[in-house]
Amino acid sequence: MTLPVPFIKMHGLGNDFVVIDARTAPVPPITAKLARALADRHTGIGCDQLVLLEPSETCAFRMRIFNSDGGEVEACGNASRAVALLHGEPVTIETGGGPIALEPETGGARVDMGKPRFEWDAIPLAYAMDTFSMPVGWDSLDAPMAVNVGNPHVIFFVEDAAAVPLETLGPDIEHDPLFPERVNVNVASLAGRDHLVLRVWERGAGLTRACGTGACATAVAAIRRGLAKSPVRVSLPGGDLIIAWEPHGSILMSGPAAESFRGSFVWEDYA
Ligand SMILES: N[C@@H](CCC[C@H](N)C(=O)O)C(=O)O
Repeated sequence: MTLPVPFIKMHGLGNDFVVIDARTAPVPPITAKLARALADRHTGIGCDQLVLLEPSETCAFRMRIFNSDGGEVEACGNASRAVALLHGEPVTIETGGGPIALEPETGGARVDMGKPRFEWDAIPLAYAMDTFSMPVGWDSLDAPMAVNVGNPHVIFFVEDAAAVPLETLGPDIEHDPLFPERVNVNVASLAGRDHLVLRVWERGAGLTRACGTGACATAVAAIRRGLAKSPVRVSLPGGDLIIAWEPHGSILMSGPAAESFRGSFVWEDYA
């Protein structure tokens, strides 16, 4: 017996997803192995993250996120906009990082990502430390800020983000024992008081065309350090996001999202 499972391929600024909608019709179990196999760009469908929509007891529905390495994580900014577009009307949804409010717009969405957290044990870090300017460094990168925006991020401000060898430093920092749940690594340069240029090494996915939560965390870090003022345009390799944040408030992210195609896969082929 074979079990075809429908999926929707979507992306936000080139950060791409296989979305499985199990809100009304249940699907077979989604395991780390299945997520890895589907995400594989040579033998699977190919994506940075697998997104699973399920019924929720507290919100309209629940969004679960699996990185391409198979690990389940709490938040994904770009997937939030894609899911907003798919749902088609304003809605509050449950995520592992807390409830978030989605508002579809033409060609994209606006998302209230909730409030950032800065306590060392909320990032989480392995031991107590000032997260505003952490007394740590890796080669040319030092004194990052750590911010949890549903998922964990460290942000390094540098002269030229394009010049940082993120493909080698990213994995070292992601797996450093300082981060017991690993971490997303952001390198950002200032292009103006309202404009940042950002590259992200994503935990569990590597270099991506864009990271929505990375843009949120970096804008918050730049505003807290007095380097930028809200709203901030964040330019990633895949395009731009607008992030608004006032101290003690929620983070508002606006930007594009799109559906690429629909299809189905045979569950047994990947399980
Ligand atoms: N691409 C995402 C973030 C996906 C999860 C992240 N890699 C993690 O492990 O926390 C985004 O757009 O935010």
